[in-house]
Amino acid sequence: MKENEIIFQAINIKKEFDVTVALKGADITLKRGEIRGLIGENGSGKSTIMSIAAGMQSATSGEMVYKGKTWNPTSMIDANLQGISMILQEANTIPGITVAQNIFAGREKEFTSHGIVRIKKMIRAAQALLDKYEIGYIHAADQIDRYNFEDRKLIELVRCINENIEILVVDETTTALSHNGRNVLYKLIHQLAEAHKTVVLISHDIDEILEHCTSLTVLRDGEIMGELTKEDMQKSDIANKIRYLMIGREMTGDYYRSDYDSVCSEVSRLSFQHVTFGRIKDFNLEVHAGEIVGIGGLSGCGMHEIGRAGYGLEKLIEGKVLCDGKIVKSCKDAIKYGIGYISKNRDTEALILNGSIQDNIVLPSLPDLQKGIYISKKSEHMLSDKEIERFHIKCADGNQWVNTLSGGNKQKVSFAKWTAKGANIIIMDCPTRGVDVGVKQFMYQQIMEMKKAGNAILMISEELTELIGMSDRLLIMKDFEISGQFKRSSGLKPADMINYMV
Ligand SMILES: Nc1ncnc2c1ncn2[C@@H]1O[C@H](COP(=O)(O)OP(=O)(O)OP(=O)(O)O)[C@@H](O)[C@H]1O
Repeated sequence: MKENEIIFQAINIKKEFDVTVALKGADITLKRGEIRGLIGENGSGKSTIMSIAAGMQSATSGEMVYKGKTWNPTSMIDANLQGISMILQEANTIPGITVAQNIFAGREKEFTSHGIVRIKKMIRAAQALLDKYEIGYIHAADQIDRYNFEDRKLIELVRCINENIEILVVDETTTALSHNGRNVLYKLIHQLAEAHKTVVLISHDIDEILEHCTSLTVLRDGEIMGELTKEDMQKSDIANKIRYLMIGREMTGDYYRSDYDSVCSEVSRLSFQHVTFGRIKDFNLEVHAGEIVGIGGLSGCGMHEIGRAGYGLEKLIEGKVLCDGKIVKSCKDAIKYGIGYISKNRDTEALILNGSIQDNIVLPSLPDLQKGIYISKKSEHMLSDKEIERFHIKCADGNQWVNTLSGGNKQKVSFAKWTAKGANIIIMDCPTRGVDVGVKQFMYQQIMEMKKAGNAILMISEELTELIGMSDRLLIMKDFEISGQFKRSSGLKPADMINYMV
């Protein structure tokens, strides 16, 4: 086994989905021991090419070679057993069974004797793996449903790594992970590379790619636009070059907001008063008209729960959430009072996957479009088309089902449904998860427009730079309560906040 030996090649891969051409003849060559970054705009074909390599779907045409032989895996399990595994963007664990059964899904034979699966043996083996990757707080015997999205991603990671592993593909996973989870992932990919295994890291985060990858492939619109070596990646101004290769033009204008003026109205639009539920005790917060309040913290600090409570999704034991003075008891109330909510759990809470883009975008706006008992199809169509164009949602048209969109384009739909509605209070939980830099910039500008229009915004995020870049006021949560508060200032740095988080 030699460093730099070619382990995998995809040659002239084309992939068509009816009218959508996802890959237009892409080539990719992977070597042993490299950590290859894969970057490109939303919908450029990153997940598609790697999912073909990992047995999730087949190409329309083209050829693949793995370890010197033609490669045509029949399924993801087949690919996994032969050494190519992929962690998908969305949760891919099987509900209703244990963590151990998830880790060894498809490998039950290894624990079977006389036709019976030796559950205890499987649990011991799974726990040994969890401990090895320093996530032993996850118990192999527990039902998987007990664990949150971040932990389930880590369980998937453990599942992907078996003794045959040769190539691990990590698809836009870090944004779904907590700080600790990211460190587990980074440590693991470096260990794999040191053991001459290959890692493909699909990411929109240029800093992350420059820090962890040893080479980079840039995709645009189904085509490879460039390949950079480690030396190329160390050159000055490389981040701009990567952006240029990705989007085909220079990015201009502000990325985050450029002002440090955190003036807002004194009128409270969204108010949490003595809110108590689950592990949250006596939580108080006012979000004013024209204010962006950011909440950050480590996973499990309670910030996501606060977002849910603001939208009426949590049953409070004490206290209340008020919107313009009216009590929000349910999400029905929240929508009625003009609150929008972008859930972090995109596929399970934010979107109807088996629905069209148009149905998803217009859903919260239906009462506004209603004339008597009638809702005109034309008005739905117009509203949805406007948002599709504004957000550059990559699709055939508004009738395309959301489950066929790329991850970032799904995220745009979940954002666009609230801009379509004109919600004047928006709770955003990880609003830019999985979107490319160009769209991020656009979303930040939209958030600023909302602020200028006097809307109240509660932005919950695991990206401290995003919170610092956009918030008028930034709260850090730890152990389900506010541990630190910061006012907008040009000198604020992520390092100022870490002590309040851990
Ligand atoms: N099952 C499908 N049916 C129709 N179109 C599809 C399907 N799967 C993917 N596509 C389309 O193929 C294109 C490439 O999607 P892909 O998921 O590979 O993009 P990506 O580069 O990974 O994007 P992102 O950064 O948003 O995750 C997109 O236009 C997407 O809508």
